[in-house]
Amino acid sequence: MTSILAAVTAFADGISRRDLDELVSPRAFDIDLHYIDGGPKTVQYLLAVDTINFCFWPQPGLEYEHLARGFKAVLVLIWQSTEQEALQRDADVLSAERLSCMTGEQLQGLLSRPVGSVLLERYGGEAAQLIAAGGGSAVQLVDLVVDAFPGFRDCAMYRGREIWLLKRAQIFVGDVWGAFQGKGLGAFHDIGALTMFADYRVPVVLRQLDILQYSPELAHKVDCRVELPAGSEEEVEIRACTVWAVEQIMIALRERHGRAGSPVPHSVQLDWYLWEQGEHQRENAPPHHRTITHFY
Ligand SMILES: Nc1nc2c(c(CN[C@H]3C=C[C@H](O)[C@@H]3O)cn2[C@@H]2O[C@H](COP(=O)(O)O)[C@@H](O)[C@H]2O)c(=O)[nH]1
Repeated sequence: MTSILAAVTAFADGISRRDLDELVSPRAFDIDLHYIDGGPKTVQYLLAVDTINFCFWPQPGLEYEHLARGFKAVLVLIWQSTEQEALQRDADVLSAERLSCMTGEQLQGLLSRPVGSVLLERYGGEAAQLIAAGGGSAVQLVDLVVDAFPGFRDCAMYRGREIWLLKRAQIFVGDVWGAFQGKGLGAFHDIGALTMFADYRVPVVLRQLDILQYSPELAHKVDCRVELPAGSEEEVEIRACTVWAVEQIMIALRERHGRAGSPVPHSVQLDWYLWEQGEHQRENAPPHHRTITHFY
């Protein structure tokens, strides 16, 4: 078994200049998949998507892209449709009022309070005002999202300590940054402070790279698709080690490329790169860990 440091080094050495340019390019965010109109509707869309951006695997064949594309299709029909009747029919489908009475079981149960009612109470019903309240800080915006929406409070107790992984709160901010390419509503001076998004795909990629190494017992459970309870030590260890591993890769990339003055990605961009790798190699990859949760 390769040492973890050797695996991190090998991965960082294997990232070509071309890969790096791709990693730091605005194209790293999949704009074709998402509703992107350069204005506040994009933020409303991303908040709605990232409110239910979790746990697709129990429904065979369902994936993130179906959620993103599905919401986008509805919005294009309603918000950008040329059919006047479509606009009259439901022009405010993602408005705060509608979100506040959205009865979707996942959404309603998840947050214990509808997303829309908090948006209405605190931000005039506009996700763009939530962004503005962050004052250009990604970290401050994550805190506001966590404070406003209980379902985003991705935290577990591990041996008596609170472990805040905040996957959906951070991915919402990362998605806004990516959708606006770091400008306008997506301008955050501290985007580099966000961690990777601790989901169930990236651990598979890191395990295949020998950067994540499971004990024989854990490997057996994951490979046999045994469910790991939400908040269990094994689940928290996989997620926390995934965050740590990506930070080790970032250190190695900065050592190799930072000094030469070449642009080095943020953890968010390295996350997208690793996640896309996981999407592309899903068919022949080992199983991901299986936890029923609304956090990722
Ligand atoms: N770490 C990480 N996890 C991510 C994403 C995304 C999509 N982000 C978009 C934003 C920019 C990119 O261009 C992507 O298009 C979804 N997920 C998570 O994956 C899981 C779904 O997987 P599957 O069952 O295969 O569809 C689920 O937990 C979901 O929350 C990401 O970027 N990073």
